[in-house]
Amino acid sequence: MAEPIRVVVTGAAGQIAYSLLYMISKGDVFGPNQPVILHLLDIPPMMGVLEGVVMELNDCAIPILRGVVPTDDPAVAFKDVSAAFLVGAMPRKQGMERKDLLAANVKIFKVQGEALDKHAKKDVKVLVVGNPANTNALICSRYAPSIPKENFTAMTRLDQNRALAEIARAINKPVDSVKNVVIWGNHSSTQFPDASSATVDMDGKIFNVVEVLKDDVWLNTTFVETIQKRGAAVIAARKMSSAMSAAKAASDHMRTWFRGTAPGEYVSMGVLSDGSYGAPKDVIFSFPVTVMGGKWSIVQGLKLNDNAKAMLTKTGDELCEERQEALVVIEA
Ligand SMILES: NC(=O)c1ccc[n+]([C@@H]2O[C@H](COP(=O)([O-])OP(=O)(O)OC[C@H]3O[C@@H](n4cnc5c(N)ncnc54)[C@H](O)[C@@H]3O)[C@@H](O)[C@H]2O)c1
Ligand SMILES: O=C(O)C[C@H](O)C(=O)O
Repeated sequence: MAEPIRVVVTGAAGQIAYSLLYMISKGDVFGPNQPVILHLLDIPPMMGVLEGVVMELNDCAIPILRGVVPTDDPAVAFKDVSAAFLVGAMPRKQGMERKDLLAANVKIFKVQGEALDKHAKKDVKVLVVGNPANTNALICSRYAPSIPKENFTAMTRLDQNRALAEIARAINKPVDSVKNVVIWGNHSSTQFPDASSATVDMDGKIFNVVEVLKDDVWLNTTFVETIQKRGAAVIAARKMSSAMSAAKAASDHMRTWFRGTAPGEYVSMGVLSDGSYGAPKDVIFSFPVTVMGGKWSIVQGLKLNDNAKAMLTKTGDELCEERQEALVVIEA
């Protein structure tokens, strides 16, 4: 069996982590034959709760979980890690937009960027989940100059999973028969969930979702708005933000990054923009990507109509505004 890898989860005493830690421990992310040592970071007042989480992880008796390191010290948490799930941050409440969390959360990602820079492996793969995820990931990468910028990503896989589920329901097919829905831009209500290149496998034959569904009005209106506002709808119902589905998406994101995309398949990840599709440069923008050998590449050549281009401009503008605001908060 392989040597264990060290994996850090921040916000380890919180809601998302409670589901995510089990998924990582049982091999959903790095595979059933890859032992892991989990580093669990939270803040000092949560150390008692974290002790309970450690007890439960031990009580799961999972053979590939080779160690658990609970701590409130970033230097310990980030030491020699190969993968980092940055979950720890304040969640939004009903009536807030995710960017309203910037002032409260962005400094966390400065500190954690510095700690990654000093203590993590130089090829560490970093997934930012804590909101506003795209801008937090940008700030984190800026404070970790010795780690390549492409190793910092933000999570839009939850939006992708929501979109796949919504389309599968609309065409009455299993969710794994639908592929290549794209989430463009920010993990916010300006994101553009785009089904124009999505496909569905029907009895081994591949069809375009748009042609199967034959309902452009629904795809351009209700579908888009449902995905844009799904996080708020969960908060309104649960009085807490999504956790189980967020953990599943984080697990999916990191699994794809470590183990690759299937031929012909792409997934959405918030990655450093190179200006592809007219997106602004130097923001973390969600694009369709393929992954091979642990490296992502933006899928090129997808067609965007005028409406899609306008949607990308709107979400790109929001990311530029968030970047500006984050820099003001950090420098204050
Ligand atoms: N990108 C996405 O799709 C997505 C989906 C769901 C939730 N989120 C975001 O994820 C974050 C966490 O959500 P949750 O439901 O787990 O929240 P939660 O409040 O249940 O848990 C957050 C945990 O983070 C800890 N924490 C706070 N500051 C920390 C720090 N500096 N270092 C380490 N830990 C710290 C808290 O003590 C708490 O235990 C929120 O910002 C939420 O908005 C993102
Ligand atoms: O909506 C939120 O604030 C939580 C999360 O980002 C989500 O999409 O469910």
